[in-house]
Amino acid sequence: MIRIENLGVTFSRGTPLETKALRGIDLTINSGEFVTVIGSNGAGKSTLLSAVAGDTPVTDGRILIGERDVTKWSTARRAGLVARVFQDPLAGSCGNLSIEENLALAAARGHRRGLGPALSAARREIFHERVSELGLGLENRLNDLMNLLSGGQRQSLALIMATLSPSEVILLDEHTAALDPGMAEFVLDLTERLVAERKLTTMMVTHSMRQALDVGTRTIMLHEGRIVLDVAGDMRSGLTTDDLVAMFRKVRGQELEDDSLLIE
Ligand SMILES: Nc1ncnc2c1ncn2[C@@H]1O[C@H](COP(=O)(O)OP(=O)(O)OP(=O)(O)O)[C@@H](O)[C@H]1O
Repeated sequence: MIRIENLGVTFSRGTPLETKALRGIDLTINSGEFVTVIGSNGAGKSTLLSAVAGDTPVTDGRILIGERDVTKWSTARRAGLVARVFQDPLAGSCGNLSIEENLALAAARGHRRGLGPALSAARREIFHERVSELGLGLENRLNDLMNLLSGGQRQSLALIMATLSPSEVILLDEHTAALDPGMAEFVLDLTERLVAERKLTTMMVTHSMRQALDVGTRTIMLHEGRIVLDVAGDMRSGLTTDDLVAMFRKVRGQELEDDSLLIE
């Protein structure tokens, strides 16, 4: 469970560049719930995920994961609870390390442990098994350098890496945006399967209205640092992408210049 209470994040406070990226966010996400997060550019989506991950210090309010108040915990301390996958396939792994070494680092997330013990024979077997689940043949390439792989292969591995160590929360920041449509669909299916199997509490930022409604169990829309829509259940299943675009227009108080961004 994630409980966010009165969360505020202000960048460059007290300067002419002051930006209130999040303003009084109250949000409870139950265990196993899968929330898609939408909103126009600069709405605060990435800041919200960064605040939960511990990468962005909060100005006001608190964040609880399970019953633990993690507001003042460092990113490293939260690593045993929170996994994150970024938009850039290069961001979540080391290109000049092998697939296996990257998996070993991921397995050690949240533990004080080096690469040595992480690469035991038993672990190698687990890595082989988990990578085989992808059906991409990468289990036969565990010694290949990560930077030899395509974006889609890297994002698929990033999801395996994010779920190697037990965690409660997974944060997905437009993790399919840089992929071609076929690979994006593959990675989304994999995401849903892993989230369901591991009962992860999930937040997924997307610019695709289609994805926002098709994937997950609940959708929130941010605008200027506030939650302006929060739908689940029948209300959500009754929504169309056109409804969401209409809501965007309403909160922005203007016509969107380019709807294609939202309904890809
Ligand atoms: N490190 C930072 N320093 C200063 N301002 C920042 C920083 N990070 C984000 N901001 C500002 O905070 C606001 C929210 O940014 P954020 O990246 O969370 O939006 P977003 O909804 O993820 O947007 P996008 O869809 O464009 O990625 C924006 O005005 C942005 O310029």
